[in-house]
Amino acid sequence: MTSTDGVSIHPAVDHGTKPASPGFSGGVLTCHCASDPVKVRVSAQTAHNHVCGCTKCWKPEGATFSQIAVVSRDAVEVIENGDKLQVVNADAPIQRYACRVCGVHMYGRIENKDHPFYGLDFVHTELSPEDGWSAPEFAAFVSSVIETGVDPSQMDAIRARLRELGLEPYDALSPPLMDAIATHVAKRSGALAA
Ligand SMILES: N[C@@H](CCC(=O)N[C@@H](CSCO)C(=O)NCC(=O)O)C(=O)O
Ligand SMILES: [Zn+2]
Ligand SMILES: [Zn+2]
Repeated sequence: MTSTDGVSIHPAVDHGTKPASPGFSGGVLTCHCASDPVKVRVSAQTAHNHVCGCTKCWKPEGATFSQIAVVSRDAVEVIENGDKLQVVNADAPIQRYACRVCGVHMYGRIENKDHPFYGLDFVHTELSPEDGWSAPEFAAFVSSVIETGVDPSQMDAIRARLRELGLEPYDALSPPLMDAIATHVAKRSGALAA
């Protein structure tokens, strides 16, 4: 049996995930700057929260995975120190707005109207002090942690720990999200009726 002792995923899930609160309607995300932090109001509950092992999503210091969820772009508003924000990579499908001082990603936005997730922004709910956000449901892009420098010999223990936490590991997104992407593509190509 694989030992999961000492396997750290992300501080928000390492001691178990917190459940969503019924009726929860959002909060304020704050970057890590000690002075003049960037603040972003998210005025709705998030969905599809997950941990992500990809190289693109922001991870807190020492974490192997990021924790990331989506919310309608209409519910995301920069309310303080937005002049500190810069886009990490303008060519990426998700344009991640990061604080140029502390490096924390405040939100990720899709500008391509043909993208399956157009209309949704990506946010890290751990940047808010409020409890009640949607709980992480699965682990995405798990094999990608190797691209961030994790020793491949650790993968059995990492996947075992994710399962212990109730976060089923996938090497892409979860099956429902992959199905949603494929459906979107099939409708655009005409393989399925729009
Ligand atoms: N192996 C690559 C995978 C990167 C990747 O495809 N990431 C996904 C998920 S991020 C949120 O779950 C994605 O949609 N990326 C688009 C983007 O980053 O703009 C790696 O690890 O880099
Ligand atoms: Zn900052
Ligand atoms: Zn990611």
